[in-house]
Amino acid sequence: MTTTIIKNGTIVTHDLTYRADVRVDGGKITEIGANLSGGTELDATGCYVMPGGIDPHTHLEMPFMGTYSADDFESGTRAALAGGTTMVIDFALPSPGQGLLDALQMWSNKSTRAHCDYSYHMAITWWSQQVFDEMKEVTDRGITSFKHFLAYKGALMVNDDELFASFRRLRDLGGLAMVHAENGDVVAELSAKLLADGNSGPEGHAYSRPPQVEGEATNRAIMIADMAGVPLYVVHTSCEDSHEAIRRARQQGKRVYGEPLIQHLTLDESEYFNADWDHAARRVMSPPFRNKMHQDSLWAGLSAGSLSVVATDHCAFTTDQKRFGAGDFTKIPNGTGGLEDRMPMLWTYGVMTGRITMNEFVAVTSTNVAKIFGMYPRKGAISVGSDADIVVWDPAKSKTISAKHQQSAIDYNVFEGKAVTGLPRYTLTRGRVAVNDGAIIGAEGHGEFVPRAANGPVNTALSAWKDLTAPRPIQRSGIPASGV
Ligand SMILES: NC(=O)NCCC(=O)O
Ligand SMILES: [Zn+2]
Ligand SMILES: [Zn+2]
Repeated sequence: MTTTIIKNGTIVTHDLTYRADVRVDGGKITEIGANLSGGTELDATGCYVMPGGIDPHTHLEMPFMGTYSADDFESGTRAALAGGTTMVIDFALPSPGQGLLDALQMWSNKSTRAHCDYSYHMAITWWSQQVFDEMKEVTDRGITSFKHFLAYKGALMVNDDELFASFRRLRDLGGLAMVHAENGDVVAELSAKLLADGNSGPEGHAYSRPPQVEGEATNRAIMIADMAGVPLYVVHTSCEDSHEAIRRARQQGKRVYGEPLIQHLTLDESEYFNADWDHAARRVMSPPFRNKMHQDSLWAGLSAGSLSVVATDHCAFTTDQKRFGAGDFTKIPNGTGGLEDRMPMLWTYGVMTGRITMNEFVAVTSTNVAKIFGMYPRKGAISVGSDADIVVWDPAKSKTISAKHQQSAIDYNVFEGKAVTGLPRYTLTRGRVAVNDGAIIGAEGHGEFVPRAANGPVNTALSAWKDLTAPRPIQRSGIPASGV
């Protein structure tokens, strides 16, 4: 069994900052204390020793809009490790009519190449007795979060009756409901009108998905989750309209989580007005980038705690793939990359500017993810017994982001030219050193599936409250005779 000692660093967790060494044996953290010795030493002088990042929102090798996203589990998890992320949660996406277990098998075949640990969310893209039945088996296998698309009409979108049925099923299974919140009917109408009026360029994509369509769908999903009595996680929260709905719900005691992306926090809508078609099309994603007011709202949500997690929605397409939409923005594959850049970008634009603390950085990139998705403290923690998914973070190390040096398979980077300070000196995945001072030492297939628990404390509390406050018939001494 290999023993590694991380020496002379400062441990930063979601709630503590302190000096200590960390011993790693057999992929687990086995001791935390002063002056540890007796193994291969990694020098963390001047560095922060933090739980490795967990990206809860990726689409690796995903069939979408007539093609496949270009990063698979090999290049995607290699990119993750390079940026200090040690686990991803990808989406198993049944095509309409396909069984959930069948889709799960397809994703399990793809993920055998992963360099770091992974899990899946299941997507509910259609509704039937088979889907209802298979949700139980999926949950029993440790896949306890289920995503629903309120957008992509005619493809992945589900209607409100299907959403309600699925949310009720999830309440009974102790799962977590997730939504992509955009009103797909309105987006479809706006897109058709824009195209008819000659708006065919990538900027048409942004015009077709204004913040209002996201705000409406977020409010609707929150209401339906509340009626069903299930916790709700809103993916890629991009604007104040959606954040406001989440903030209000949380203040009312509802169990709702919001997930901004690093792209929405740091890139704005002006990208779509670039005169270069490729530049604009490469940044087409749903929801689109917003203006500075919305960005400020997202940053405020992270420091106030009304938004819980920062993800990437990594769904990378090459320039050639983006060109499928030349002449019709609705055919540009939706999605951008970010796996390698999430942690350095958030550190640079969040911690270094004082928008969030180091501990909040750990919370939103790792610990909150582990807690919300039922795998804490195995993941998301620097504590004895936890998996040794660790990033030794050098706050003095800097680089300029460039596609030339990235791990991702695509030919550009939406953060191209951004100077970042704060990078991994070492990244450990279950004790294995995968990044050593900038050198990536990948091990294809090292990654393992991480099953997650259902019926967490939030489910239990919410169900108890819903049972206590459920409508009940009033007991009366008698019923009056009918008036007819
Ligand atoms: N976000 C995006 O544009 N592409 C990935 C699929 C999704 O999450 O909606
Ligand atoms: Zn989405
Ligand atoms: Zn997504």
